[in-house]
Amino acid sequence: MRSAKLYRYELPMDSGVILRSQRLVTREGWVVELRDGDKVAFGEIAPLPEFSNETAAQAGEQAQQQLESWIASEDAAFDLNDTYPSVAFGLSVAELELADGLPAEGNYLVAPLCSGDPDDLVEQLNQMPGEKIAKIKVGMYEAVRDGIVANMFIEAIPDVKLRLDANRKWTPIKAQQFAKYVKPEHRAGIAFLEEPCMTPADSLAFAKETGISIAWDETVRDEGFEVKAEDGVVAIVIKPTLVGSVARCISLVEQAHAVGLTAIISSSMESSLGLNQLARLSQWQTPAVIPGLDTMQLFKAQLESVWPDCDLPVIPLSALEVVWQK
Ligand SMILES: O=C(O)CCC(=O)C1=CC=C[C@@H](O)[C@@H]1C(=O)O
Ligand SMILES: [Mg+2]
Repeated sequence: MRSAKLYRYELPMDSGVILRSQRLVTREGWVVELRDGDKVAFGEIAPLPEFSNETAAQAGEQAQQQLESWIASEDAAFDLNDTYPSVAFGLSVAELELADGLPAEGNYLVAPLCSGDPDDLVEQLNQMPGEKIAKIKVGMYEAVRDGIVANMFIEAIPDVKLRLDANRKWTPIKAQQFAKYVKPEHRAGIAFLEEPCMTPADSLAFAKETGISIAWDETVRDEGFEVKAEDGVVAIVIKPTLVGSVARCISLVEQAHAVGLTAIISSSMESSLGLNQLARLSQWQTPAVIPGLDTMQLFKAQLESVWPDCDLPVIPLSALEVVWQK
């Protein structure tokens, strides 16, 4: 016997969280609860403003329609072919969990995300055991400054592997200005630079000219994207909330591995509930890779499940508004 609920959540964010052009004051989304007999499972549906094409309201409405059909059947699976990516991800992860298909163990090693003071990150990396990987946003200030900061990290921590992310902000000239300040012998300290330029073609040319490896993130979501081996490209970033169902994410991981690319499961600023499921997906599908999940620090509260070593207050699902149930 099936039953389901849809909860609505709003979580306060840390004051400094800026998406492409706007401050994100509260994170809004939905949690779906599926029950079948004595089994229960959850999934989070949280379109990310300025990154998702759907709004939270549109996703909530579509989730409700899907749940109506799910409830009406005894054993039919969700039909996620024409759903928004955030809805496809949240429903498919809940469905998988209900079928005991999502292993419990998570990959909680994170690539620390630096959006503030670089000195804090140097300190954190120096204390990090094992592989020293960090993610730094670039493209927000002067390209020259970004080059100097990257160079400084690589000089200060010789075995560091930086993941840089320019989110397509640079013109080819700006990207060159950045590269000029990273000494050629230091370029191997950059694991990859995500989406340096406004177009994939310019990013590929940048990789070829500078010897700095790049990774696709936005490009993975472009119409007609195909996973292939290209000179200078070493990784693809998979953000399930923006990409779609668990099956689609796994297919991307498999295609990446087949052509020798690293696949990195990454957050779209889900709450701790969704983030824990991403850590489990990452451990299951990309166990040897550090995922891009260091986004709990951007929140002021957790939702239902606790993220390891996070002291933020936890809001239980029972405190949320149930907007639909059957
Ligand atoms: O990839 C990571 O390590 C963390 C996630 C992350 O950096 C982002 C998530 C969602 C939106 C953006 O603000 C940002 C990104 O640009 O990739
Ligand atoms: Mg990015």
